[in-house]
Amino acid sequence: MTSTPSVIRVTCAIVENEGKVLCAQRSESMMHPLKWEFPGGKVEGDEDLETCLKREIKEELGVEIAILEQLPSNFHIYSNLRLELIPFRCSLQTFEIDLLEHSQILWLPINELKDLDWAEADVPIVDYYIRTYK
Ligand SMILES: Nc1nc2c([nH]c(=O)n2[C@H]2C[C@H](O)[C@@H](COP(=O)(O)OP(=O)(O)OP(=O)(O)O)O2)c(=O)[nH]1
Repeated sequence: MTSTPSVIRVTCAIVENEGKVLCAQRSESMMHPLKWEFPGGKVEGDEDLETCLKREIKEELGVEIAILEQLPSNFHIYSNLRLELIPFRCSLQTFEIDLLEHSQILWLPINELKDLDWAEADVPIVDYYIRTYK
């Protein structure tokens, strides 16, 4: 008998600044190496989604964010990992970004987002964001 893995909840930040969006490339040592994503990470214990996202962004980029709006989740399965990816539109409250986990970041205008090689779970979120905010 095979057991169904539980769903991991992951928050991610679509950070907007001066008409551009922050895109982050996963490092070679992470799962999904060199794929592009929105920074964020797994919800721990009973923390709420916004607390999780602010904590992860501080850990990964060293900045404070303001959360503007939650967007629809995307449910995705990577082999044995079931994921709910939960995006939020955000703005920066502090501006000195440190690359603490990612290999690079890019600030892209919305019409260039599709040029990147996104992690599979992000593709529907990128499409939704482009459709809704272009
Ligand atoms: N943060 C983030 N994770 C994503 C995105 N798209 C996507 O498929 N993922 C996947 C990659 C991982 O399987 C999972 C989150 O892992 P993570 O490594 O970023 O989370 P974390 O910081 O909490 O990880 P860790 O403490 O276990 O190292 O979600 C995305 O846009 N942002």
